[in-house]
Amino acid sequence: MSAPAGDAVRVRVPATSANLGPAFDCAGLALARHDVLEFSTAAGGLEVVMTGEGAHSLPADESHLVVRAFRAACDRLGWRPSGLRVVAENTIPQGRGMGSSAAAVVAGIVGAWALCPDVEDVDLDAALGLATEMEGHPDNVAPCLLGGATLSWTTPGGARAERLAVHPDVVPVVLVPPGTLSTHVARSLLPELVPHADAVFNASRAALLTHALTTAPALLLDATDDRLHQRQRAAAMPDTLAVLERLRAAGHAAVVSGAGPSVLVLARRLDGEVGEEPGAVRTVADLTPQGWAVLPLDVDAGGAAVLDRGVQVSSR
Ligand SMILES: Nc1ncnc2c1ncn2[C@@H]1O[C@H](COP(=O)(O)OP(=O)(O)OP(=O)(O)O)[C@@H](O)[C@H]1O
Ligand SMILES: N[C@@H](CCO)C(=O)O
Repeated sequence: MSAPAGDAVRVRVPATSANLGPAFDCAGLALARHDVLEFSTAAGGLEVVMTGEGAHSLPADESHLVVRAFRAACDRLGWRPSGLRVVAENTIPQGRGMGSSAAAVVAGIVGAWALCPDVEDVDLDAALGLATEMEGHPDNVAPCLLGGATLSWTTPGGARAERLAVHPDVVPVVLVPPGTLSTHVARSLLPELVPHADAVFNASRAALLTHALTTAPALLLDATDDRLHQRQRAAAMPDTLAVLERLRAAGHAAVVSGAGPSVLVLARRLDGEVGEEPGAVRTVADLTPQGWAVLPLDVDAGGAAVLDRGVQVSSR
């Protein structure tokens, strides 16, 4: 297979917040903040052009995560373009717990599928499987690919995911501190074994989370409690844990977003409340330290999309 030089596709991928408290490595939520990437074939070589987040710190060669994912997907498809140009407009903060690496991986995979000649649609199951292999766990890549809230799990046959319909009263707010924390470092802080009572605690909260998120948002404070990973990582992000505890003591369903250091609050629109900014968002902002960004973000319902072909990727 070959594609003429100059063929191009534009791909948009959402930020995601993983874990949602107790559902470590399995629940995630897509958020309306996006990276947009254009992939085009060229006569030869590799060119990577970036603006926005990471433009001055990320590599612009074969080690770039988007390029690595694109190449891995091409290998699965049995295709390699003679040359490749990638133009990335990045708005997802990196190393902050907002799924930037998952977005980069999904963008590369979807870009390869969309650009590959003679391939009609993105194979979502194959894309989820490959993205999970690259990311190491499915909880960010699933909502990034499918949109909305997802539950994901792994089987001997590969990763699987299902979407949940998020209750319309749920208003996600991400609080982003100035510093970063790599997922790799955050994962190294987790103990190998956990007490049985803590496992039971998290199982009950993770089960409740699906009900609270879809049907009964008033239960979100209880449903987002965790004993498996947040406090265990406190030494790497003490300010995050302090903000989280302050918000939870005030009744807000606050969790560490992904591996941190951002905080995700699943705020609620109260009965009869209308308008752009629910009161809970203002209260959350008042409890947030200076220097942190307060980002009320809609749920991204669609997930990864190929923009210039007008095809919604997550259409299953
Ligand atoms: N848009 C991007 N393009 C290329 N590489 C990226 C991009 N975004 C992130 N990365 C790579 O991923 C790293 C950040 O990944 P990491 O898993 O530590 O954090 P995160 O994905 O932002 O947070 P989390 O996984 O907790 O949600 C960056 O340092 C960079 O190497
Ligand atoms: N479940 C992952 C999400 C971050 O990639 C973690 O908390 O380590």
